[in-house]
Amino acid sequence: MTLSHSPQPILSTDDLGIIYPGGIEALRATSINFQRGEFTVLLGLSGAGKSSLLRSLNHLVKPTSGKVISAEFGILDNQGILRRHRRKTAMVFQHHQLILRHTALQNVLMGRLGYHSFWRSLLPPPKTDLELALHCLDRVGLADKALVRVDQLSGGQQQRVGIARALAQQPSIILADEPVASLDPSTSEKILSQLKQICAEDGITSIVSLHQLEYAKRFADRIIGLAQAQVVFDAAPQELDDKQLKLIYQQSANPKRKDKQTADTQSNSSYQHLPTKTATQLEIAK
Ligand SMILES: Nc1ncnc2c1ncn2[C@@H]1O[C@H](COP(=O)(O)OP(=O)(O)OP(=O)(O)O)[C@@H](O)[C@H]1O
Repeated sequence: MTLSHSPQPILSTDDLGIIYPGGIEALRATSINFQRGEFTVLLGLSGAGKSSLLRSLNHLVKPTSGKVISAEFGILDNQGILRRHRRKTAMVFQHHQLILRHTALQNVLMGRLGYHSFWRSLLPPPKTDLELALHCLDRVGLADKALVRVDQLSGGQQQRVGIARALAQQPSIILADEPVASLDPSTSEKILSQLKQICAEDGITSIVSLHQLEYAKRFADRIIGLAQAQVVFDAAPQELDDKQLKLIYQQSANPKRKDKQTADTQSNSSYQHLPTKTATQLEIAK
């Protein structure tokens, strides 16, 4: 089931564990090698641990045990290494995290902040940063919106500004946490397609959490399926069959993890993107 990978991961986790206050285990002793240039999708039920894993990769969520290791900078165990790793690891969020009253260009320039001292960031941006930010907006098809306030853009355009901001960081890695969860299907496809294409062109490694199975199958080079805080599938999309899907979409027997998943099952939202046959089979299997 495991993919054969070249021995050159760009980022690894070693027995990584996350336990939140209150004792909720979001990730259990997980070791993964993320390969350079790969477009990896994290798939799983709501509450499976996708966001926790993704956010621990730049210590936005601090692991309780184990290590995150950057090939370039080493183990993320001190502020200096973490700062350097974060500068090269851009994030794209579900709700964009843009400053709505600022223009698209101003938001994209935020991607350059990690490259400047606090004092330098108080001054007007260097010309090279302005040119780079405009170029990034151009790549996501929004050059003509550079001077438009972000609150006047559509949800899809806002997410493209979020991607342009990530690109302005000139990252080696992009972590995207449910980047299309708030968008309609047609916009979602365009955004994912654009993200994948740009990452392929620039050799950026992407790790993307998604709820939509069909997008995972279509865009991922590799799918990592999580269930109940553990990796239960790690292979190419072609290897994802109904048996594997059942593993990924199994329910938790742990009462501490139950609430979020039970709510999703009741609304059936976790199955909404599965093919009808598979969703029905999973309902029957419950
Ligand atoms: N800040 C937190 N404090 C306490 N528990 C948390 C926190 N964040 C997440 N959890 C819990 O950790 C577990 C994993 O959550 P996580 O958000 O990583 O899952 P997910 O697969 O990303 O879910 P979703 O798809 O809904 O975002 C869940 O049981 C969740 O309730």
